[in-house]
Amino acid sequence: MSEQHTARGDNRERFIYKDDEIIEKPFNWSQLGRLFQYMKPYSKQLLPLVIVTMVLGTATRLAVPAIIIMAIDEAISPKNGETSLTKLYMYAGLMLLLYVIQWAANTYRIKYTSLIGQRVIFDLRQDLFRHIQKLSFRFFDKRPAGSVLVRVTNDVNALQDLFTNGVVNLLMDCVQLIGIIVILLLWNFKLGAAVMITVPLMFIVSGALRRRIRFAWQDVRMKQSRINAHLNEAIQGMKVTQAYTQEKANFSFFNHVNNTNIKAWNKASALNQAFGPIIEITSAIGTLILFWYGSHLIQAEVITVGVLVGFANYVGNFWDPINRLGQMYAQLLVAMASSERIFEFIDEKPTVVEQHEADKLASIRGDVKFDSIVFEYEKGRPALKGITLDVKAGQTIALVGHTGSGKSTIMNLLCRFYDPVEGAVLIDGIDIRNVSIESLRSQVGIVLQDTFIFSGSIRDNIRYGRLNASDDDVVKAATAVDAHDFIMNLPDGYDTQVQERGNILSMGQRQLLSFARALLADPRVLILDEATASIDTETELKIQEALKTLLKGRTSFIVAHRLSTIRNADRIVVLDHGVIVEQGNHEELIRHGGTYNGLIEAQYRFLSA
Ligand SMILES: Nc1ncnc2c1ncn2[C@@H]1O[C@H](COP(=O)(O)OP(=O)(O)OP(=O)(O)O)[C@@H](O)[C@H]1O
Repeated sequence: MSEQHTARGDNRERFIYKDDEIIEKPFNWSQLGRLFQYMKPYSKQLLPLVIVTMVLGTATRLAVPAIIIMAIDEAISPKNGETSLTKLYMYAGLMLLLYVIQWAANTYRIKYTSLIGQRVIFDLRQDLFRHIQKLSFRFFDKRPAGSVLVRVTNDVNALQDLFTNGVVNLLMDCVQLIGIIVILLLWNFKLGAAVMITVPLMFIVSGALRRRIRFAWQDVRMKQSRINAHLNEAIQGMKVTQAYTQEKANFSFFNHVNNTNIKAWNKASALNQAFGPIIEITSAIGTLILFWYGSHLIQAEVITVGVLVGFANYVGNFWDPINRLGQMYAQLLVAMASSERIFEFIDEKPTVVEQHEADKLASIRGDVKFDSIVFEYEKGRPALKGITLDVKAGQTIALVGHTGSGKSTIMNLLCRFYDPVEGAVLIDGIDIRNVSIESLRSQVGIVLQDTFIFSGSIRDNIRYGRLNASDDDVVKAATAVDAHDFIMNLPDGYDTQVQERGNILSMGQRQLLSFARALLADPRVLILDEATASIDTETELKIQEALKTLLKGRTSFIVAHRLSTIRNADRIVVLDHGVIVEQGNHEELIRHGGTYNGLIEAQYRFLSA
């Protein structure tokens, strides 16, 4: 189920967030099993150590009350009346020894469980990231980047506690509980049963509460996800926000999502706290029963004082793990909700899939054919309605048309970011669905309008096109597109560090850099989404020259905005609402006097206005 969130009555209405899916499944054991599969690789190495230390720790803890009983019944107040200091020292020494073993076992257990926990989290994060990289554009179309981020960070972190301490503490508490139950029932069945009669009652009373806690923690996760999604968007759009002085409105919305998160957290936490009193009351009733019934049994000489004291000790130890389990229930729920969200991503199948044992696309010549392509992003809203286009190797094709006419969509299909609903894209006569995606994309280069610059040096950014390129090749590529001079003028030349998105570079410089990157990659087919931003004439000329170098000898598709680029193209393809309405070279289309002629006239009118 998904929920549309709109705050009403104020500026918040401008922001509409589509919430992450609420996962309504109840506590899911198969999920837990799947999670534990991640421990498998370490089970041989580390698990035996964890089990040994866990058993030692629990056994020594359970042995202490038994020694107290023996100390009372045999050394302090024995039946024959002869108190024995020697025996008392012996039992005290034994207890000391048990405490030392317990301490050592706990220390090592924590060490080993943290090791396993860290490795499991590492593996899970790797798996998730590897998988996310495989997912198709359709997946990212549906989700705000913030919500993807949350799953790799927060959701994986939420499992960290579970794996480092939670699981072993849970096991230890369960073993301790079972141990105590067995000891009490064996020692004196009637007294043991009387004390524990309150346990099932407690479970019945807390049943409804547990259900509410589960939903409350899911709600917390969703609210956090919303904060992250908003933060991500707000930071990315910061310039626009500041330019339109929308900081107040933006803050007001952040305040709103932040508040709802706190409220959800407080609610979940309060529900969680409600466990405490339930357990305390049950524990008090159990203790009352113990002393009331226990003193009867002492009077009837069925049990000794030592046994009653020992029972009291065990019963004290009995409620501790139950209380902890109650607290852990919340942690477990958070972990379950997170793991469901993580597995939901891991289970997401890429929509663009490689055929089983798909062949590698051999070195291509560069003939490209779009054969009766129909495509829709959303069912029932076709973006391309039957595109047929035959391009010979080495030709330059300019795609023009009004905004939203389908130019970028054609390019997306050629890179196989999406698959067509009908028809096929062929390179050298081979349907691109029949070859491996890597072999296809390594031969089809793409230069996007919004050039992405990664954090790192200028050199690394150019080398992103071909990671094994030598420094010399990088300089050659930069020189060929006339980027060398401006790079040498930067503080550290090719080693100048640029931040994510390349803030220190101008639009034109970023474009030249992306040309150098594409040239280095040297693809046979090149797709270029020309930047629309107006730049000075000198840079424009530089870019045109660089473009000539870049296009030489390759099949090129240019989503063209500049007149000079369009004029030089071998063929111009004019799109309108997902259909090719005209094609030919500049002169032919001008003579034809159709849509293209209209676009050009409009551009001249605009320029001379
Ligand atoms: N990810 C998407 N999800 C849903 N619809 C989309 C998506 N991307 C594009 N569209 C729709 O598909 C149609 C074609 O879009 P496309 O991006 O191909 O146009 P374009 O010609 O490249 O436009 P522009 O010149 O503005 O970049 C448009 O109606 C657009 O709204």
